[in-house]
Amino acid sequence: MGVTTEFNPADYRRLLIRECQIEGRVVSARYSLIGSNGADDVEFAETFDFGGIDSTVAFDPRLLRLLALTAGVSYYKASAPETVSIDFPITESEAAYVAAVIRGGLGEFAFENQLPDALTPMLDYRLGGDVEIAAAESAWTLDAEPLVAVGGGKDSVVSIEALKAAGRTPTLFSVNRYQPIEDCIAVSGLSSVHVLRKIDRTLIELNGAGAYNGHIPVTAINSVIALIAADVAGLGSVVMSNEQSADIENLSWHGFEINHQWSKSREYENLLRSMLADYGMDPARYFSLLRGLPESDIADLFRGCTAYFDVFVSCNRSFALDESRRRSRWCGECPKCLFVFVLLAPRIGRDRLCAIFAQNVLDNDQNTELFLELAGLTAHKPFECVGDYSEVAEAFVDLMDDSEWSDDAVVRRMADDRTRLMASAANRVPVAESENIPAPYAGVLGALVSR
Ligand SMILES: CC(=O)N[C@H]1[C@@H](OP(=O)(O)OP(=O)(O)OC[C@H]2O[C@@H](n3ccc(=O)[nH]c3=O)[C@H](O)[C@@H]2O)O[C@H](CO)[C@@H](O)[C@@H]1O[C@H](C)C(=O)N[C@@H](C)C(=O)N[C@@H](CCC(=O)O)C(=O)O
Ligand SMILES: Nc1ncnc2c1ncn2[C@@H]1O[C@H](COP(=O)(O)OP(=O)(O)OP(=O)(O)O)[C@@H](O)[C@H]1O
Repeated sequence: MGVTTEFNPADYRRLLIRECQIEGRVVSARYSLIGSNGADDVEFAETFDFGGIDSTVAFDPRLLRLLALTAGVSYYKASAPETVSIDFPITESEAAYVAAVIRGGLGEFAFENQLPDALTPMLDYRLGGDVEIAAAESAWTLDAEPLVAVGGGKDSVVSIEALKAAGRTPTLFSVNRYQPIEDCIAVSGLSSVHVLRKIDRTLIELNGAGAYNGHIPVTAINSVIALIAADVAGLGSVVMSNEQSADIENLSWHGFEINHQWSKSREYENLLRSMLADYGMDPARYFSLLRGLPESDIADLFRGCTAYFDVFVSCNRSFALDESRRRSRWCGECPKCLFVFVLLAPRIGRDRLCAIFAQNVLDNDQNTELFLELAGLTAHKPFECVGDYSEVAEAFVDLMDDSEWSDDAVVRRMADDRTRLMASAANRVPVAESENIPAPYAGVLGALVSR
């Protein structure tokens, strides 16, 4: 199928996930939407270029299978077909993994498109992947220095600085290259590796021609890419910076918990770790250092990372695939910008924060509605990477009592709801245990606190 002007999802009722192809250091994950009613099949190839990693180590076939199974969500969502067929033999655990990634990771997509059945397609597969699993064991060791995923925002900065404070020398990692990520890496002074991921252009064309579109669990895809990168680079654990607040769902719908951040959640972390265990690999290959921390506690740690203040960007609009649509700094209007601003306001002071954002979003009445949502006073939590209502409430209660901020338009409006906000703040999520952090990393966050 070439450039298309019309795409009817009803004509594509089966997605075929094919085996990855390898050419040099470029891996292609291949998918087909099978046409019916006279429609031609649509073929896709998504590429992952590992050429930036100085290694000739062969790709692990188990991780490549996991990559093909995970990245398929982007193509599945184009028509949300009844059936997903897998063209190579897999294990029962891999089949359960695919079902869970679709059910958990496409919740927001299904809700926005009102497609509840999209969360439970039929899986058509044949068993047999175990043979390959038994064959391969690798030289992976927990003692090797870790690979730290960098997203350009405050969370990965906290992990980087904590690991440095604990005397580790991690290699930093990103999928594709974005200015805030490059800048954070430069400030860290550490070395880095990058994998270039290209989603198939046909998918973008289909979006304009009638395909279903919406959010996909991008952190799941980045995580599997990171596991492959660490494996071929001879590194240890993949360290993520997924926080406790990522476990909090946005809403319930048709019996499903809908969570924008599902692939950052403990549920996905445990799912991926159990896949590694099923592959005969050490689950300690993957964990999040910040798993037990709510966003507010991460912000407490980030306030000391002053060297990054002028370069970090958490706003998702800086990470669009299409460079012409990319914002270079904070947009100052999306939920994530507003959330990060209010969280940092009581912690790093007005002048510094307004300089970072090039504006004061708390003195702009147009932001009031969104702040009310973020504080849980209206609607549901926005579909963005934002923390719990109680954390926003706590920050506003602090700001109301702080003469530096109390006169700002949004803070004044919030003062009308002071009693409700105080009640919400009193229920702030406490720091939790994070049982997945391997023993050698147990004291790492403490090293940053006492620095
Ligand atoms: C940058 C961003 O926020 N993108 C979301 C946005 O897409 P948009 O069209 O504005 O820009 P692109 O990201 O460039 O995507 C172009 C189209 O390609 C599709 N697509 C993209 C990546 C992919 O892996 N598969 C794809 O099919 C995409 O659907 C577009 O049609 O809106 C989209 C629709 O809601 C979102 O899907 C885009 O989200 C990206 C996948 C993305 O990278 N988002 C992260 C910034 C993000 O949301 N991270 C979460 C982490 C949660 C998780 O579970 O992973 C967070 O910060 O909470
Ligand atoms: N392009 C990317 N390449 C590799 N890892 C990424 C990329 N984008 C995000 N991540 C990782 O995914 C996880 C979730 O990203 P998230 O955006 O929440 O974190 P962040 O950018 O570090 O901080 P913030 O929450 O302030 O944006 C983090 O571990 C982050 O490092």
